[in-house]
Amino acid sequence: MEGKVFQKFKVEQCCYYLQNKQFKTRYQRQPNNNPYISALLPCPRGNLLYSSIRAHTTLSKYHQTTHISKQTSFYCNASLSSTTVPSLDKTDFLKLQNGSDIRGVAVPGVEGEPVSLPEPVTEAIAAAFGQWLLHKKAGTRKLRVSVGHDSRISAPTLLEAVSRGLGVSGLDVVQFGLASTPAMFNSTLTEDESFLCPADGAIMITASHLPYNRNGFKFFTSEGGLGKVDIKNILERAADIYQNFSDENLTKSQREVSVKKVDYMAVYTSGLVNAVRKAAGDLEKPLEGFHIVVDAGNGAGGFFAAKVLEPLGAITSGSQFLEPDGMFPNHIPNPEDNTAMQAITKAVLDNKADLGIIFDTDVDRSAAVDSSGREFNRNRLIALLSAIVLEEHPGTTIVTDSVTSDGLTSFIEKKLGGKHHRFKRGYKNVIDEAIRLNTTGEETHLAIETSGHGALKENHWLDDGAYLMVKILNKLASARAAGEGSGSKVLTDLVEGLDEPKVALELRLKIDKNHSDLEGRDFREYGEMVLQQVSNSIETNPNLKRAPVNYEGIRVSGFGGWFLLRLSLHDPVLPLNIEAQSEDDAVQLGLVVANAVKEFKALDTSALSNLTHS
Ligand SMILES: O=P(O)(O)OC[C@H]1O[C@H](O)[C@H](O)[C@@H](O)[C@@H]1O
Repeated sequence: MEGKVFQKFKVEQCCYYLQNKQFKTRYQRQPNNNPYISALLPCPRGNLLYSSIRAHTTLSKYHQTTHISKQTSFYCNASLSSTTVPSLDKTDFLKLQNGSDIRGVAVPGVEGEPVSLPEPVTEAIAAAFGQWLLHKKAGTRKLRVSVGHDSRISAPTLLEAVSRGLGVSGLDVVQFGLASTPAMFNSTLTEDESFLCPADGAIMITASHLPYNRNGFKFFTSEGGLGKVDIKNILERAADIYQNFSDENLTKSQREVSVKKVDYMAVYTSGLVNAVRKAAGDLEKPLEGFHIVVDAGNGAGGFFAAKVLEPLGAITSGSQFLEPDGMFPNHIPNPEDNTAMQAITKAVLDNKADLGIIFDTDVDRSAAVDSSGREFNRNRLIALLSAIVLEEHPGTTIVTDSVTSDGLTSFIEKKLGGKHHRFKRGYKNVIDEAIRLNTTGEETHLAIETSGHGALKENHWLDDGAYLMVKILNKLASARAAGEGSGSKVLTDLVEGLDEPKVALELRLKIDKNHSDLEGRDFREYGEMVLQQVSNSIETNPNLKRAPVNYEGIRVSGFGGWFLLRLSLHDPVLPLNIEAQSEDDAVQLGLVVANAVKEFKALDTSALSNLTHS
């Protein structure tokens, strides 16, 4: 395979850092009556001008060619609307942090959701990542960063802004076009100069399953995804860069910046294909005769049908929503969403398929459905992957997030002979914990969340929904080769014995950040007070038992089930998970929490009231 170099251009041709005049030309306020204008950034104290994003921008299709394609003036596309860019300070930038991601509103038009990720902010963030990378990897060679995006309508505009920002920091830019998040990380590990790999850093433009108007960034180096501390550092740098769009930047940007395009998804998908072939003893078409339907939810995962399953011999007719469409007209691409799971289940049953596979928008999460329409998501997906991994690595530890069921623990430990390490919520937390356990001598090969995020040691701890499905495909193919039957029954049999609760629910109790009951406290501090109160209240209740080992919030067993109350990773919310063997037991557990938190006036307990009064 060959990488293709597209075009070199001068940043100075169109970069707004160059001079105010030029900047203003590009970001000129235009007389318009654009309905979106009122939804733009809220504080018009501004000193700069910027263009807003077109609501319907055409995206390239997921099937890229390897031919050179000319890009004319791609840094200078005209905008439909523009307005004043406000003065933004560090606090505004830090608000864009969402755990180890950056997320904001990129498309105007949704009431109450002003744009927080306009082009100049994006450019500053990309320039800051460039600075951060240079600081980390200082050397003689010019550094290069790969950039990909999902199917969101704001992707083309943000791609341009990201490329400009990186260019200004003096880095080479390699654009992959429509890509998956795991492919971006993978590009920092691939050794193939013809595809301009390894990249020194990678940026994925995505907001995962969030609505069409959002977007954001995930950053990678060969060491993995950047963590919270680095993201904060990058946002602080971005705020400084943003304040400092000055002559100094202008001089710096006068150099030639190299932007190239390669079809990296061809490398990534051939890696997936080869992994299945290898596991099947180098059979060319190990999935021949299997009928597998894919639902990409109009995100970036459509490639999986044509570029992975079909070369392996599978029939993919009946696959749906493979075309990228950033308005997500069919359902939210999210394996945790009921409507999405119903859609893939229906496709499996309608097509009498052996298996259904569904991805989130940027393909770092996935789930499956067996031929009878039974879902492999949440605890069942973890159980299935645990069974596969424990066959390969008997006794190994499986690291999961905190909301996994007690039934899963019994299944992993009693049925499969492994060890379940129930850790915290958050895919990065789970992966980092698995890596840490290995360094302490506790062998672990799988880190997986109920959300459908999962990573394997054998795959460089890459958080990859597509690779999780590869493991399932390997099992299908090897079972048939070993005469253990065809179809997905082998998968269904692997999770037999998993004890599943009759009732499983998650209530998300909001904290009103502006409520006087906070008395000036941060919502996290307030949330901790709520948790402490619940903790105190259970001490005297003989029906309840605190989980002996627990890494976040408070997890309590009782009434034949359990509850976990914890602080959300990102939002002013206390998610409450309850699992029980009957509705009455779920209500009893709900009442324990309801009684303990009733003094906390800033906590919205209406969902809890609905449960306990039902
Ligand atoms: O704490 P919560 O609000 O439930 O959110 C937790 C979730 O946040 C993000 O979506 C992360 O990608 C997930 O890995 C994590 O599980």
